[in-house]
Amino acid sequence: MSQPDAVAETTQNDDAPLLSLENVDVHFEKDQGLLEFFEEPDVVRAVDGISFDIEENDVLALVGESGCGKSTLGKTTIGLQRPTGGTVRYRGQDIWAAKDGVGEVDIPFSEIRSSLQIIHQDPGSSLNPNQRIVDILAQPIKQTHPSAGRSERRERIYSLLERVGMNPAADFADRYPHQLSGGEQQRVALSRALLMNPDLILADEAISALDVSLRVEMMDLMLDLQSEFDTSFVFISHDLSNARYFAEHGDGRIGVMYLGELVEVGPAEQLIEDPGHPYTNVLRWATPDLALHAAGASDPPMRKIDIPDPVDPPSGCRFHTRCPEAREACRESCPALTGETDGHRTACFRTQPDHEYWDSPPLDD
Ligand SMILES: Nc1ncnc2c1ncn2[C@@H]1O[C@H](COP(=O)(O)OP(=O)(O)OP(=O)(O)O)[C@@H](O)[C@H]1O
Repeated sequence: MSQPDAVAETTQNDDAPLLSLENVDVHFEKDQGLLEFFEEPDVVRAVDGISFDIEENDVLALVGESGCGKSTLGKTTIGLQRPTGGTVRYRGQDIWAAKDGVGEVDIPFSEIRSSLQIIHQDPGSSLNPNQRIVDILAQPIKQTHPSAGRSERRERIYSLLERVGMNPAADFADRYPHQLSGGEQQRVALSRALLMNPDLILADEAISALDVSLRVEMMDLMLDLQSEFDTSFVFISHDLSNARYFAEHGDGRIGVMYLGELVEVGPAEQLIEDPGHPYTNVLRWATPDLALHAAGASDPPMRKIDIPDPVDPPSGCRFHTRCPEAREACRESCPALTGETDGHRTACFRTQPDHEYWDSPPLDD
């Protein structure tokens, strides 16, 4: 895609990944009402000690059950949520140092924010109900190509609307968001994000509200546009089969989150076929599309169903209270993500043949 014609000259670190998260925490203080005058606030550890890199044209699908921290991690990755610990870098530039103007800022925060876009589960709420589609889509063009005149803007908008399947564009351009279906609204939201020339789009449950029949179509569209527009994607889903489809077709990775931590990350096919973490196995079991029930038991491969409280997560490996393979060592210490640096990595002692886990007694509670 053509480059914006009004972007400030900046010094970029060409060797640095597009985005790099190092030991990132996001801890929220829970609203306690009047109790806050008497008690220390409860802290939700939404994201805890997460590190990964995202390269150009990369795909990372984040999966995990509701409340495990996927959205918070996604928003932190694109500079919408400030971490309470660790660093998030865009092309080597600490995003929050740029925001605060601390130290030497090579890339201004405004440039970082416009390079990292988001599409939400409910596009209707992010599109201005009082603007026609053509006016909604004119905004990003005015920002990235301020010299473009009205007819050039309209031409770009029409060609993109047709590219995302809204054909003929003239039938859609003058409508208001409420006059579109959910799928059409999501296509407009995707077009608006693409018009910002983004390096990365965070698709936060972007297909969850669509009819099942439209989900694959929307994922295919995002993936086609990914290569055309040279954009990376972080794709968030609570559904492992969607995460698998997106990561596999985008030649990317799946990251599995559990209670604020990344417990496994790896190439889609490998992670699904040969999961290293017992929790990934639970997700696999719970996903009928993956057709693994036939080979396994009808009960979930877990000791307990209850999800622990993120305010007071279990000691050691956070999954140990539910894990069918848990031993005493899992209660005592927390496994780090290990494996090939840019390959398949798992946070479970069972992937380490020499670990003391193997000599420790099974948990009996
Ligand atoms: N602004 C906030 N203030 C306090 N707690 C928050 C805030 N945002 C998120 N949380 C809490 O952080 C945890 C992680 O939330 P998050 O929305 O990131 O999870 P998720 O995996 O995306 O869940 P879902 O799939 O249900 O959206 C949850 O316990 C949530 O209640």
